[in-house]
Amino acid sequence: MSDLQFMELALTLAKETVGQTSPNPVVGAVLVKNNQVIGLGAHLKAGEPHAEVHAIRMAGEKAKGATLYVTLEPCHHFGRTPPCCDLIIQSGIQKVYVATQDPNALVSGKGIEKMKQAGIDVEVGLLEEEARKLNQVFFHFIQTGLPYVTLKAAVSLDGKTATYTGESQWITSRASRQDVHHFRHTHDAILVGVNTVIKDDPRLTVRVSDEVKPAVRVILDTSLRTPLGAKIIQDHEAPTWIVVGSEVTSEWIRHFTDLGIKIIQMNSKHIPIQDMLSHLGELGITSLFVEGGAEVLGSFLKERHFQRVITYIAPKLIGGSGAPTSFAGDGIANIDEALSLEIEEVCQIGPDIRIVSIPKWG
Ligand SMILES: Nc1c(/N=C/[C@H](O)[C@H](O)[C@H](O)COP(=O)(O)O)[nH]c(=O)[nH]c1=O
Ligand SMILES: Nc1c(N[C@@H]2O[C@H](COP(=O)(O)O)[C@@H](O)[C@H]2O)[nH]c(=O)[nH]c1=O
Ligand SMILES: [Zn+2]
Repeated sequence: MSDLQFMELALTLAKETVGQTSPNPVVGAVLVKNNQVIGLGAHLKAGEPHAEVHAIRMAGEKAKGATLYVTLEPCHHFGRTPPCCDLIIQSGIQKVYVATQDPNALVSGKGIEKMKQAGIDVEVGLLEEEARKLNQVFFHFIQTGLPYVTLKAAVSLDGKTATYTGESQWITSRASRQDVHHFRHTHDAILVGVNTVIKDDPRLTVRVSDEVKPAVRVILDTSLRTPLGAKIIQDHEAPTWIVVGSEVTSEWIRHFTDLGIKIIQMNSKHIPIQDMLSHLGELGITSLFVEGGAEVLGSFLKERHFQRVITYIAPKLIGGSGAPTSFAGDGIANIDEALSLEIEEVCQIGPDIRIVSIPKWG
């Protein structure tokens, strides 16, 4: 196998753990000697051993003189686990391929420097693009302190999210709605507006398999109009946090906190998206999946605070000038103010198509 193939194997190992390691990055490591794989590993859960540790433990003595392929710069600081670069140096590994440096300014380049000083031959950049994309959430969060935001919309061929009477279930197929759960699984929190809670009474749980870590359910609700009987209040299937404006009284808030609901109160009447995101970042939310409704999506668009858009389009025509569309709010006057995005992927899901697009900022 070539260097490229060994790094591809390391990336594959990392790819399979997306959604499990938050708030840590996903990392894969492959240890090779005489063209034989003698150890491999992935970081499985924050607080557990790092990818390199698993690979080196598997190789044992054979690690001496071996070559390591790792998708992220080995850490050199004491977090919840001892520094990987010290272990790499002690194990006698003589060459290390690092796909990409750690974006964390505190550590970036230091692990590489330490290994070089110990006489290890270090090469950085093999499959760098793929490695950075794999950790786009982690890199964004580390560099901004704000959660990586994915907006999700599900529309008919004519762009409607419901009929003019408000009926919307279902526009997209069961296969597409199941696919949404995969995206929920790879985010730390799911956000909807209070109108969606009132209209759909959603569960907002991650229904991919029973043992996944439940995503936090975040409701934007300026005046705290969430019905106390709503599933997200009563079902205790996942944490529920409600973001409210400064005018909500503390006695009204107590009705919810008494039920175990976390209330995040802004110090402004309304909820500025950026302030709300930095609150969530401080609370350890590194990625946020925004499922609507239209007013909420409209405000994320207006404030330009998102990194990716997932759009499901069902081959159905609904019609009706009064039927709602996916992004509401004031909108723009001139077409050249429209936000341009880059289509990253188009694929068919059952009868529907799914488009993943990335905004072209700046
Ligand atoms: N109406 C449609 C959607 N509608 C989404 C709703 O607004 C609400 O977020 C979900 O129904 C919540 O789901 P749950 O209770 O957690 O299973 N979303 C879709 O992808 N397709 C549609 O057709
Ligand atoms: N997951 C991972 C790394 N993650 C790095 O270490 C930090 C987490 O450290 P800790 O809290 O001790 O797990 C994380 O913020 C990131 O900078 N590094 C690595 O060498 N290999 C790994 O597999
Ligand atoms: Zn490490």
